[in-house]
This record gives sequence, structure tokens and C-alpha cells, in this order.
Amino acid sequence: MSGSTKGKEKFHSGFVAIVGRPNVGKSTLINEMIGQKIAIMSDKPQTTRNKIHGVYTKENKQIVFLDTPGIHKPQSKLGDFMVKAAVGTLGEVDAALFLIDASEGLGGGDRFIIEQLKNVKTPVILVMNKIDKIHPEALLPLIAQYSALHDFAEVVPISALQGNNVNTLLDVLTKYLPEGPQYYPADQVTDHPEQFVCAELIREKILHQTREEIPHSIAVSIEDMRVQENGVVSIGAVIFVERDSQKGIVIGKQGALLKEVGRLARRDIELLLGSRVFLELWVKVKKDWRNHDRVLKDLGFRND
Ligand SMILES: Nc1nc2c(ncn2[C@@H]2O[C@H](COP(=O)(O)OP(=O)(O)OP(=O)(O)O)[C@@H](O)[C@H]2O)c(=O)[nH]1
Repeated sequence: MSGSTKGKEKFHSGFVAIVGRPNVGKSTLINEMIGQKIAIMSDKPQTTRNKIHGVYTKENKQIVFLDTPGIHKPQSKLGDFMVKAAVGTLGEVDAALFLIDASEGLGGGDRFIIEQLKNVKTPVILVMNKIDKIHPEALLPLIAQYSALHDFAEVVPISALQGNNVNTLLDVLTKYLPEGPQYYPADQVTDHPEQFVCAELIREKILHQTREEIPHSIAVSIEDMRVQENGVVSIGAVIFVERDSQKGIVIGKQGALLKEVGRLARRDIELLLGSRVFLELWVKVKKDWRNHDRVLKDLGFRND
């Protein structure tokens, strides 16, 4: 698997969904966890239902945080659909953070989210935020109140604003990360985190399907990603190999291997984005692409 690193400690990575009512402090928590190191939050209007909120990378681990805005109480038929999509995503991530505002207490909004959480087997960590605003003695009764409603995998009280206990939360999360690849370059700043992760998901499927016949240095570049009027996200990606023989392997007999890669990658990308996806894959031979600066730039790797 692409997740193992040569001889060193294995790399662990995973997807973590953050859910919670508006204003509970989701963005503040993400900023505190990720800090200035990778400022990838894009202000562009949201085009897919899920959005990568941020990527945390440290030593041998990487966490891709997903924002699943559809989880709120639906106001319309479309909202209903969005709740279903969000629950679908929740079922596939490695862990979910359910963020609550400890200074506000338990309300209808939280109860609705808890009902949705019951539809999935994913471990849910109850994160009680804004503890700086409450008396310490108020914490235990509140934990008891929430815990009576759901079997949370962990309960972690924090203050995202003051940074209290946020490191503990990251340590706790590490337990839930399976062995996996580094989806996103550790030191890149970009507006398009989704593209990096989509490319890595495709690359991972190729390596898996070709059973190591293809070198790990294979590259995938997302050339085009747009939302069509019907809401389907269309993605065009190029797989770069170094030799003609490798092109044959990646395409497979009558295109069978590439088709399977496309099918598996599309399934994962649909879960990541929370939208239907149309995925087109091309294979191109680019001799010694690793030595070409311009290609590296196109692929998102910057030297400067
Ligand atoms: N006192 C206190 N305030 C906090 C804490 N965390 C967040 N806040 C404040 O709560 C408000 C909302 O925080 P955001 O991070 O924007 O909340 P959000 O959940 O991302 O909000 P939406 O984008 O509406 O979903 C801001 O004014 C924050 O400064 C905390 O731990 N303590």
C-alpha cells in the first residue's frame, strides 16, 4: 500500500468530519489546530456540499477535516436531501467531531444533529467548546446531559479561542486514523485542497490496482474541475507515467484497469465532495517528468 513509508514508522491519515450548529466555533477550532502553517481555507463560494476545511499534517500523520454543512435541520425538500448526503459522508469518515457551545447548553439544534449521528457507526467525539465562558462546576452535569443522548466515543472539553486542550483533542483523534497515504503536501498553500486530495485518491487506486507494477513516482494532475448546472462535479485528470509500457499497464486490457480505477476513485471523490461526480481520466507519457520544472509547477509543486 502507498501508506507505508520505507522502513520508518508508518504513516497514518484519515478524514474527519466536523459538525455543529452555526456559531459554535468550528472555524476557530480549525484555525487553532492548523494554525498559519497551511492556510488553505478558500473564501470562494461553496460549490460542493462538503468542503475541505483544513488539512493538519505533523510527523507521521495527516488529518483532512471536512465541513459537512448539510447536517442542520432541513427547511425544504432540498435541505432534506442535503441532510441525507451529509449523513452519507458521516458514515464514511474515520471519525466525526461534534462541536457544541458549552455556554449555551443543550438545545433543539444539537438534538437534531445527535439524531443524525445515530444513523452512522462512525466514532463521534463530543467536543465541548467555549469552556472559558462557563463555571468549571457546570461542565460535569452538561457532559452527563449529552452523554445520556448518545454513546460518544470520547468527550473533550476545549476552548478553541484560548487554545485550551486543543492538543489533547488532536492526540485523541490520532487513535482513529488508519494507516494511509499523505493526501496533501505538508508545506503547500493553495486555494484548491480538494484537487490535491482527488489527485491522491486517484493515484492511490492506480497503485493498488496495478499491484506495485507502477512506480510510486506516478503523478496525477487535475486539469479541470467544475460544477455543472445539474450539480454534478465534472473532473478531468491526467495520469503521468514515464514509459509507454507503463501506459499500457495503467490502461489495462481494453481499458479495463483504467475503468476500474475510475470507478473506485469516483466513489471516494463523491463521498469527499458530497456531490455526484463525472470523472474522466487520461494517461500520458512524459519522459522524466520529475526533472521538468514546468510540469512540476503544473502539478502544484512550487520551488519558490
Ligand atoms: N469565548 C469563546 N468564544 C469562542 C470560542 N470559540 C469560538 N468562539 C467565538 O464564537 C464565534 C463563532 O465562532 P466561529 O468559529 O466563527 O463559529 P463557526 O461554528 O465556524 O460558525 P459558522 O461559520 O456560522 O458555522 C466567534 O465570535 C468566536 O470568536 C471559545 O472557545 N470561547
